[in-house]
Amino acid sequence: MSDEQLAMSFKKVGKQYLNGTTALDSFSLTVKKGDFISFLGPSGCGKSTALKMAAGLSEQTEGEISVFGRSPKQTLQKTNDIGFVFQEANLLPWRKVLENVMLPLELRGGRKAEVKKEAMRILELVGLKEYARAYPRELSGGMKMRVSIARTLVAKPKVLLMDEPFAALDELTRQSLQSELLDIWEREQMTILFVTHNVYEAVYLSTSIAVMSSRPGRLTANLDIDLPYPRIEEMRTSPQFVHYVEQASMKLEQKAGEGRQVDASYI
Ligand SMILES: Nc1ncnc2c1ncn2[C@@H]1O[C@H](COP(=O)(O)OP(=O)(O)OP(=O)(O)O)[C@@H](O)[C@H]1O
Repeated sequence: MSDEQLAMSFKKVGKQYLNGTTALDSFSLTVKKGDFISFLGPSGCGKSTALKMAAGLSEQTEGEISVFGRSPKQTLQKTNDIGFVFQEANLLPWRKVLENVMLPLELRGGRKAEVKKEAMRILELVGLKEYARAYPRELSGGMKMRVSIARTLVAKPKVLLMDEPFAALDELTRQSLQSELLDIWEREQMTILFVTHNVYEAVYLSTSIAVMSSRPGRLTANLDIDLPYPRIEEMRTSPQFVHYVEQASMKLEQKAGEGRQVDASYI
């Protein structure tokens, strides 16, 4: 892969926390621009740790991570290339929806009228234009998550890091947000790293799935999902989709099973 195509790389990355826990060991992964990669692995295998290090929020104790040719820390300090979405929406309750989405651009010192216009554009993208003047407490869980995604997108990150963003949502909301996320990913031409415990979600969204071993986490399989985009609801029951779900589940079980029993919620 040429440097032009490369978005991110983890080279033999290790992470040992101060209490002695080794969360990751020799974790290697290459991410192309425009990839949508899901991380699947047993609980505690270091998925969040890998994402936090890629975001520059935590530093590896071994190996090298590069984001568009810089270290994650440099990327965080000098550019707006990375956006992060957590499991909780973390909205400011005293700010209206629009004001929450405007925040990153306000902090950058943008002009109020332009900031507002751009925040409205993004709110429309996530289907929440009518709720611009509502407070977070007036929204459902799925709507709060859409605001959180909008607030991250407004900063125009090239890479979006998402840590189980839909885990707390009901199945129908989750599925509709998955489709919206794919629309945004295609439209805004981003690269996404997405942590999930849900094999179906990983197959539906991803260009490839990075399967990890139980702690200390390593990459144990890289499963390319060769289904066309746009991914449509009908695909969820197609034989090819089911085949990928089986493959991913099998790889997850094999590796986790070497250490201990697989959590049934993965399958
Ligand atoms: N700040 C920390 N200090 C010490 N140990 C930590 C810290 N953060 C995470 N760990 C440990 O590192 C390991 C990996 O944690 P991490 O949260 O990255 O896993 P995960 O794969 O995201 O888990 P889950 O799927 O349950 O969310 C776990 O054993 C966890 O207890």
